[in-house]
Amino acid sequence: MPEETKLLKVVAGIVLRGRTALFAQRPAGKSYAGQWEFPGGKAEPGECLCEALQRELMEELRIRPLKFRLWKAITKSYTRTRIRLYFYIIPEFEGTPNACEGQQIAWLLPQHALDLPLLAADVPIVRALAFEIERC
Ligand SMILES: Nc1nc2c([nH]c(=O)n2[C@@H]2O[C@H](COP(=O)(O)OP(=O)(O)OP(=O)(O)O)[C@@H](O)[C@H]2O)c(=O)[nH]1
Repeated sequence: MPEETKLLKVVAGIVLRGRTALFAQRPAGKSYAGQWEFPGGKAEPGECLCEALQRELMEELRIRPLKFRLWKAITKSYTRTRIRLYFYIIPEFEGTPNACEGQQIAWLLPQHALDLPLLAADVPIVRALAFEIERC
């Protein structure tokens, strides 16, 4: 890896309600605005992944995960950055999701979310989620 390549850690929360998951649309002004994703964001320096997950879900939705488990991790490479994305499944949470950043949010069956313009990295994750939810 070239020395200048940075590794950014990103957490994404797959918040479940029954057989649906909570999806969010990236608001205007952010990169990839208009595309859909799981709520989350970059871990801050010195922050562990769990802390980042809790902080992002509180900032974006005002919810607190009560149970969560790391489900999948993938790496995306750009010219000068690599992003390591950590997807957490959250079967229990406290609070009512509130779109605090002006983003649209929606509870969707994963197979219906595949009809939305999803972030490219999320497409295989959402496909796998449809199977995972059926298994539970
Ligand atoms: N939150 C989130 N980010 C994702 C997902 N999938 C995916 O490729 N990403 C990528 O991971 C990066 C997360 O950056 P972000 O802009 O959401 O992070 P952030 O909320 O900390 O943003 P900020 O830098 O504006 O404060 C983006 O490059 C985004 O495209 C996902 O499902 N959720």
